[in-house]
Amino acid sequence: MSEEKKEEEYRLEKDQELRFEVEARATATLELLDGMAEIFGTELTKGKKYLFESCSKVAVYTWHGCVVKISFVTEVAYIADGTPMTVYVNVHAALEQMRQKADEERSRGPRVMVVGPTDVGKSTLCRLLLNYAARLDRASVYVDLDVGQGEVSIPGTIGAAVVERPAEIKGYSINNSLVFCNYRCRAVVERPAEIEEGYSVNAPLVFCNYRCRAVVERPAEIEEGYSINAPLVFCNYRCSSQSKTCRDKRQYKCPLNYRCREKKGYSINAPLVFSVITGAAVIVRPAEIKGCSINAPLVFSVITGAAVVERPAEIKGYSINAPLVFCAAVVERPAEIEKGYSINAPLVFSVIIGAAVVERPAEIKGYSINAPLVFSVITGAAVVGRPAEIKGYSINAPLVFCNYRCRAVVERPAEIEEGYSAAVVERPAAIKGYSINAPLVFSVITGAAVVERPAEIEEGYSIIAPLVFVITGAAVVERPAEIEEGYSLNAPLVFHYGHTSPSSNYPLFKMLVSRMAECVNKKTEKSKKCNVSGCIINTGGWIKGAGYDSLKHIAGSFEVDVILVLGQERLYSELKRDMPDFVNVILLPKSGGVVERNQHQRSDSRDQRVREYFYGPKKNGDDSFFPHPTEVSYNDIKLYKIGAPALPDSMLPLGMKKEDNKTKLVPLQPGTNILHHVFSVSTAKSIEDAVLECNVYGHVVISGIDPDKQTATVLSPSPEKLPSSILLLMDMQFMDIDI
Ligand SMILES: Nc1ncnc2c1ncn2[C@@H]1O[C@H](COP(=O)(O)OP(=O)(O)OP(=O)(O)O)[C@@H](O)[C@H]1O
Repeated sequence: MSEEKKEEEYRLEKDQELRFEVEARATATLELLDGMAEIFGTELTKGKKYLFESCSKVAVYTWHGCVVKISFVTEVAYIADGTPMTVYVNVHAALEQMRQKADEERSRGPRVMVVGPTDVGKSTLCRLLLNYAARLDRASVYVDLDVGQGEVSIPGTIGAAVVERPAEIKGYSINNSLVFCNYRCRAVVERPAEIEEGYSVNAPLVFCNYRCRAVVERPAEIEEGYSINAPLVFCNYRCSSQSKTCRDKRQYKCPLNYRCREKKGYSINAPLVFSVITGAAVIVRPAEIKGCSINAPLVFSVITGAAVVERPAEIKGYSINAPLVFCAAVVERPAEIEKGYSINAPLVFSVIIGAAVVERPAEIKGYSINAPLVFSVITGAAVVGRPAEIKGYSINAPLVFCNYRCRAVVERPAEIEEGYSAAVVERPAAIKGYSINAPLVFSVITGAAVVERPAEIEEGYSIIAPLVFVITGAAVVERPAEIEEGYSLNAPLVFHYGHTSPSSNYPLFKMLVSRMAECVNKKTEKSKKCNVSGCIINTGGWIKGAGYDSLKHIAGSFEVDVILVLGQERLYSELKRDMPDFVNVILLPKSGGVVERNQHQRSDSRDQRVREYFYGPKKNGDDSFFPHPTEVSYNDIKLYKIGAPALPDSMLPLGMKKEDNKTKLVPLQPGTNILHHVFSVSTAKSIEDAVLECNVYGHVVISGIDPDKQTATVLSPSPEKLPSSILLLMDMQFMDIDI
């Protein structure tokens, strides 16, 4: 975009909302200058710049007043007074009361279904409720049944994920979220959800996987100064900043070494993220850094603990700041910049400081600590939160975090002289079968432990690369959705549907809804936290005729007890009439900010989602991932579509109904008819399995065929061999013009 960006400051009074849309092929940068604000339930960090990509539609809301600056080329930006946020937060408060009651009575938390016509803000309300719940340390199951614009995976699928962390604004992963498709699905590729057992949590990104393997396969390169136990993160991090390098070396050799070598003097047991976890790093290999004195993570805990004390939550018990961390560190042992850092706290600390320095030039003693990289990653909410302003430091750290560390401090201080933290050894996490080799914080992250000892937990979780977890937003653990990228999701459970409207194959849609409800029940039976936290179910805008019938089917399958109807009284009164008495049907106003999209825009947004699945969200204008084209023999893949053409009644075999055809598996021959179609990679081992009821590893595109060689070119998010040979056709197509 050649047009110059202009900068504008907006002062918002309490309960006002700044709404803006980013033009096509443009970006906008948002910065909170003063006060507190949130975007769809995720709080903004003061001084941090958030980049919004083309066509983003954003609402910055403030409960207390704030000043924000936007640099953009924009068509629309205005401050709105009348928002339904108070109503929405009251809904949240009511749901929270139900969760508390469920907690006390050991019963099930609220199952909430959000319904309404298209473009009334259903997904946004789900996000808000999930974020607010996550900020209260809940772990709600997000079930996304909107096959047209779903958020858990690409369009044409239905998915569910546990949201334990508020969506980040950008940056963690990371999981996110709505990064999500990409990450999650790739994660899924290597280790699909184990439906019977509950979810299989892999580590959402391919990256994670890489890292994971890295840990095992590619230990430190000491000569170079780096000891990389978890290159992944590292790789990821650098990758994203040097995507060109990545592209040149498409197959994973990428930037890892190359980049690592650039900086000597660090001993990094686990890159960035690692630092966050710190515990592991310390344990595995004490820092050998020039000038770094790394004691133990606990200091961290102490610090964060204090934070909690000092600044208790203002919003429903949240204390989103842990200002002391930095203060304490700085006070007790200021950084020795010439030598490198001298740090009393874990690596995280150093990372944090480093990042801070990068992001926001020092205000005190040369440091300006904003929401350090890692920190943000881990704390997520913190970043969002309310930057502490103590002694000039602006620090964010979510409450949960503080708590964890707090407890750690109390229960088991680090025994530095003895080596590292007996804690690690002596205090395996006692969380439902998790065996965690690291301090509590660690357990939150659930990670590095895995590096050394992959967990196989009773709960059915398989935790591979905790680190990733951290980096990736740890959606699974405790983080609300990301603002720019969406949710941070760990190994969502995704089912193939194949179309972008439920009406295209209603019998299949119904079947999948029932199957998803079964899986969610299994998950909540196994996890008390999820059970108490309840479910938030997003639906599509199909509400008339069979669409209305589908809403009743969803409500029945999930046994919902609350239905939130957005913006349509007729639907409200119909549901009120038809639902059993114990179901609370509530009519909510639609926000005036919700943007209506025409068919063309909807289709663009779907294409965008698919592209994002393969290339990841844009970071500073660059793709964060790239897909891998591989050639596979026709013999190694079995292609199917779901649904055979309808037969006249007279030709139906005895006992068969017309609808049965709709859920039939029809084999396909490779040919031009399948070119550029997206396929779901089923977890079914053979067609004797109930293929339709199996979830999917992820998605690939058949981007070319060679009838002479009898091979197809498959574009996949992972360079690995396809995890399964059964591929299911989707309506969606994707032309990879970047390859
Ligand atoms: N208060 C707001 N201000 C500005 N934009 C908003 C606001 N609320 C929602 N939006 C934007 O409006 C668009 C539509 O909202 P959303 O996706 O939540 O609607 P929906 O009802 O779920 O749509 P669908 O028909 O796909 O189900 C989204 O891009 C969202 O970011």
